[in-house]
Amino acid sequence: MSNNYFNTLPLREQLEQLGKCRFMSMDEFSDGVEALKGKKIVVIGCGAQGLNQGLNLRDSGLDVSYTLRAEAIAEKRQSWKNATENGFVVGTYEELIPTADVVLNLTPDKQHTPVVNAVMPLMKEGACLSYSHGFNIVEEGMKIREDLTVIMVAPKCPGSEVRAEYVRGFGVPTLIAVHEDNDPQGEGLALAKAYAVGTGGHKAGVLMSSFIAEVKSDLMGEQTILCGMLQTGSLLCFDKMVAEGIDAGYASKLIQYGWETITEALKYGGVTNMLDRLSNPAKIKAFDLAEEMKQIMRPLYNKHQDDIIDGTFSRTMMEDWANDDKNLLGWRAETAETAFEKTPAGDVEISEQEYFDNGILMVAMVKAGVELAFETMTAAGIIPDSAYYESLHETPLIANTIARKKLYEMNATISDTAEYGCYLYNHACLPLLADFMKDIKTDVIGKGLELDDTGVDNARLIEVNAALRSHPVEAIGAVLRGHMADMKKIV
Ligand SMILES: NC(=O)C1=CN([C@@H]2O[C@H](COP(=O)(O)OP(=O)(O)OC[C@H]3O[C@@H](n4cnc5c(N)ncnc54)[C@H](OP(=O)(O)O)[C@@H]3O)[C@@H](O)[C@H]2O)C=CC1
Ligand SMILES: CC(=O)[C@](C)(O)C(=O)O
Ligand SMILES: [Mg+2]
Ligand SMILES: [Mg+2]
Repeated sequence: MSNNYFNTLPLREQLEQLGKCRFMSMDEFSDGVEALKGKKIVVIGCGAQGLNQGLNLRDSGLDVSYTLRAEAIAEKRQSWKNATENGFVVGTYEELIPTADVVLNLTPDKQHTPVVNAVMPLMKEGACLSYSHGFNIVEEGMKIREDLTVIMVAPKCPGSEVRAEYVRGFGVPTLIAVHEDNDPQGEGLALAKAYAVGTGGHKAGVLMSSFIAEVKSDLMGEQTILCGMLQTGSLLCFDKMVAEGIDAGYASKLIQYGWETITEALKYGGVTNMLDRLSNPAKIKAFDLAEEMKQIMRPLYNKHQDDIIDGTFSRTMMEDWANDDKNLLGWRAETAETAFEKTPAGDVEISEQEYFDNGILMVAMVKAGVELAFETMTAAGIIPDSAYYESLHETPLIANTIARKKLYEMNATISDTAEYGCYLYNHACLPLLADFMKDIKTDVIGKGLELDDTGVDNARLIEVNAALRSHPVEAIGAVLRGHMADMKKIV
């Protein structure tokens, strides 16, 4: 049985770890990848993060090879193809782990306990074990051999985007941490910094965090706004449009590409800019809808955060792992059968502006979800910088995956913990919004307001604009987007 590490800590220590978060300045990365130069990096697993991080690290001049479980090599599975077709050396644990200076564990979190138990005895004295998510250490209380250094380098985005941004000459925001119980030589931070440089993360912003702050914020973001809200929103908006007589192909397209289009505005200028893309009456409408949804959904966001903090979420998910993923697989099959998933996007032209004008409810859902996730995380002690990355910043990156192949693609690209949490949220949120959806008509989803007169009350517009601009997610967003723009200019 696993032990929740977080729950063993005294409150004082829990609060300190949750609040660990420091935005690192560019000059802290002046040593580049030096600390990893000439070291042998062996990646376990070659999936979403494994392949893409490995490609970036190799292009940064580092020595990268892959180790896979024996069956994956014997059966030439996709992970074997990913590595060999990209020219990497692939070997078994016995062949490669004893030679490694740094082992990157990029297998699914569900597998971490058996994987780490298998590789740990093979690791060199004094080597380093790295994770891209703190689940195994924090939620399962995995104990690592005392001579080993344990670090975390967690890109705040899907693996595909880790590579895409690097190829564009940039990177994605990344959280790094050193597990304080395992830093015998005091070299953890230098290794984590060099690794973040190798993936390109330092060009987008690196937060010096803790395993605990990463886990408790990552799980919250992915199950609520990032994946859960987009799934629930897709299903509700599609069914409503079809019920109201909108062409199903049009409805399917408006949603599949709509999230990506409207959250592009979010990426550039936050919630304020996303709502500024609407006409004045539509903006006020979106604002009111979002306020109403925030009130309805707040208890659900609180429940998700509470269950994540006290370990209820990880315990119940691990029960499902032990039960052959019965819930996960059932929910996955159910998602595949939804009308939205099964209806291909129609061959209709939708202009960029039309996605906003006819998707007022979608804009409102994104606003409500981003703000609720941010408010809930910060109320639980997560620092605003981290909460911003896990809510507003990452939403467009997840929306991109839906544009590629709908909910299937999103759920296939994200991690196993994210997929489980997404369905969990969706199941609770659909009935919660049922009454609210009864009053929804095509003026806010599908057709737009179609007003002859777009006049609004001055006082009300001033009030709405002020509320939008003064939300705390906008304040930290302006600062962090400013850093990103500055760094983009440097590279
Ligand atoms: N998905 C994402 O975008 C993100 C993931 N992360 C974190 O990155 C880590 C990796 O997740 P992700 O990239 O989604 O994982 P994937 O599911 O995409 O990849 C898993 C890889 O691990 C291998 N694998 C699976 N089971 C085992 C096992 N029992 N033993 C050995 N190898 C195994 C698979 O190969 P095969 O089955 O062929 O053996 C595959 O190559 C996780 O900690 C996750 O939280 C962090 C940020 C985002
Ligand atoms: C993509 C990402 O950052 C997630 C959502 O945390 C994940 O896939 O686990
Ligand atoms: Mg994440
Ligand atoms: Mg995650």
